[in-house]
Amino acid sequence: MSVDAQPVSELPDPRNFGLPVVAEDELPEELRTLVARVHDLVDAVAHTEADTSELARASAAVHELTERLNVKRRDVGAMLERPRADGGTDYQTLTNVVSGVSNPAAVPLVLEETEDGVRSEFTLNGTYQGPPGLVHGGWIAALLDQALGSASAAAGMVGLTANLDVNYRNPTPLNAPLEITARVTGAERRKVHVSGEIRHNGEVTAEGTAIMVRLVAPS
Ligand SMILES: CCCCCCCCCCCCCCCC(=O)SCCNC(=O)CCNC(=O)[C@H](O)C(C)(C)COP(=O)(O)OP(=O)(O)OC[C@H]1O[C@@H](n2cnc3c(N)ncnc32)[C@H](O)[C@@H]1OP(=O)(O)O
Repeated sequence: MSVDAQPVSELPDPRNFGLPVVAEDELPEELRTLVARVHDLVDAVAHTEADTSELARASAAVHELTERLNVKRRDVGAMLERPRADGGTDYQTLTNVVSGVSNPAAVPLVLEETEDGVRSEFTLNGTYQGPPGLVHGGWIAALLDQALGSASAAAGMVGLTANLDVNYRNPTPLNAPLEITARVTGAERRKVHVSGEIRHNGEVTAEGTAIMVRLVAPS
């Protein structure tokens, strides 16, 4: 099996797929701050033991805020465009649930390119809980899927996940530093084979492999 990678600068332009594109410098700092605060709000709501009158006040305030923000909504599928250090262009789904910069539900997972793939350090708060004190297995799969897809994209091969296999080797703790790594291991025709791991204190807690099928731009 050989890796047939293209330069990253040849990533498909989302406009060719009919997707709206937002330049990174057009994204207001105020939106980033709002996203971070709502991210913290979700954790606060999940864990609050405030009294009923406080809960009622908070509920009314959040309802009012939701109505205000819904007055002007972005299209589903909007992509964020950012320049790369090497002169190319990077794209990311703005509201991606794992890593989207405008999604308060996102981790957010900020993946950096390494010599052989992508890597990130991150911590998951109680919002991502499955078993008591541990990260939900579905979110572990989502994190791996995102890293595996990003490793494929970083190698110039953007695709959709056709198959994802996850092995849970050890419990993944909440509120503790975690590391995720992923890389391309091979490619044939439109199939890209990728593998990755999540580690805590250097020990693998979960590992995954996937087949990404490369996107073909509409002609
Ligand atoms: C717009 C761009 C801007 C840039 C943007 C940058 C963003 C950069 C970061 C991205 C990071 C995202 C990370 C999250 C990634 C997801 O979450 S993707 C969402 C979940 N996945 C899906 O929704 C996919 C749903 N499935 C499908 O749409 C279609 O089945 C697929 C996967 C596109 C394949 O369909 P197809 O195009 O018709 O391909 P097909 O000809 O059937 O198969 C092609 C090859 O793949 C193989 N194959 C197909 N399915 C399978 C399978 N399940 N198992 C094994 N092999 C399979 C076939 O056997 C065939 O192999 P060969 O014959 O070449 O040996």
